[in-house]
Amino acid sequence: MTPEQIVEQLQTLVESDKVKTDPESLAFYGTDWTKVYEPKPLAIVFPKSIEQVQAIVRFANENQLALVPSGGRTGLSAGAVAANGEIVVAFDYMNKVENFNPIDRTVVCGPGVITEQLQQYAEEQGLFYPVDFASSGSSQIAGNIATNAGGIKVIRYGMTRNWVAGLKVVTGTGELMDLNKGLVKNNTGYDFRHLFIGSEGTLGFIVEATMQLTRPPKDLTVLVLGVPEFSAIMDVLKAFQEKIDLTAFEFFSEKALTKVVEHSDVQRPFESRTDYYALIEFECINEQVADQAMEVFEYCMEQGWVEDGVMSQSLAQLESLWRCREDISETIAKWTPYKNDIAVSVSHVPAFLTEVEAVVNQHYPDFEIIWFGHIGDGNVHLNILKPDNLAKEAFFEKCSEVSNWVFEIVQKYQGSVSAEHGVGMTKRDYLTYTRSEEEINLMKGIKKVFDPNGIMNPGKVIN
Ligand SMILES: O=C(O)CC[C@@H](O)C(=O)O
Ligand SMILES: [Zn+2]
Repeated sequence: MTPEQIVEQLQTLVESDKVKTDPESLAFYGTDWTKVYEPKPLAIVFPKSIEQVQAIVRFANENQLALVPSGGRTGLSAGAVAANGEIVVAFDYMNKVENFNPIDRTVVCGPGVITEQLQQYAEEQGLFYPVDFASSGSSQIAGNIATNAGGIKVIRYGMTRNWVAGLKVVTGTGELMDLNKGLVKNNTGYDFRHLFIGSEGTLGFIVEATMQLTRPPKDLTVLVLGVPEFSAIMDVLKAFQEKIDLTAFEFFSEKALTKVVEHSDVQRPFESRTDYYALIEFECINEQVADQAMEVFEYCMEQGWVEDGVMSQSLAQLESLWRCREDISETIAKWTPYKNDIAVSVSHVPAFLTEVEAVVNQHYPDFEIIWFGHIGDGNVHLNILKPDNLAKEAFFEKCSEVSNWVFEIVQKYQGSVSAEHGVGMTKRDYLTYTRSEEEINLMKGIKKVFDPNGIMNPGKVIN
């Protein structure tokens, strides 16, 4: 079949103006935030119903055409990149939030529902959707589920997986499966829902999700503490966790904060500077909790773990303190950074970070390393800024060496080469550092069951 014939056929499966082949659409929908690969999709198709998705998949299956799902394309592992003439299936028009059930506290979402849209909907019902991250304004719910997105509240609420009560999926052969149907208890053998969560579109498309909501947090309060020695952050974490239920425990380095402050209207949390900062959030529901937080803060100061700190006194202050952390990724994007998202167990983070710094500094002393992340989960984001005098290609070549060193250290600590950003294409060839050969073979076997012709997001996660 020629590309023209494929496009003609697609136009019969969805509304004819819902197939796009203009260069702007191909470039826009063919890539994500990784920006490493050149987008080269054949066409972008926008289904409006589950039946249309099934028709597209059946057509692709019969003609051995590769499909790539497209959500908000905010991913950082190239899971939604179409660089090989694939057909991109974009879910922008399947974006309804409906069937709210106040007793079950569930709501049914189309795949293209924006995370923030779900958060706002929950708020209107007096409830809360707790998975949150800086890209909530553009990421879509099916993308979040397909990548099991994490974010800034995982320490309390877990990953996206915890909030999926039911899933409708279209498999690689076009079959529709209705998984778990919103049940809380359902011990009837293998839970396929969980196979699709985090499968990054390699088994099928998520076409509807029943999401669980919860009660909103009360009186959130944020503390930002200046921590001169990185390893003391772990002592601070332990001291707070012993006394208070936290909703977030994040960290960032002075280098990260400097960039944010210099390139935005964000204010420093306080005047004094330390090499690292911890951002701690909790529900300050009564005076007792506030007193306890102050006690732990003072204890950390006495121990010499913390040098300075501030506690939010208003919602506006809470939001501006959060921006010190949340604005980092977007702010440093202009330096075309090398990015890595890794996890080791919480207790191993200091040793891990020291080893990574040492190896990068030894080989490339002029590389500026920016650390930040969800340290309460053992999840750190390593970013290295491209020096001005180095071309992008040369920089990324050097950085592929860095990846090898970093992943060897990850393996030594039995960590994960992808904590929350998924595998996509950028981590695929490093999967063996975290998963055994047997596991990867089983993954391939599972893919064959759901996608026998290998049309669903080929080349992502596994080969
Ligand atoms: O840009 C990054 O490296 C991380 C992005 C995101 O996961 C965050 O936590 O801000
Ligand atoms: Zn993150």
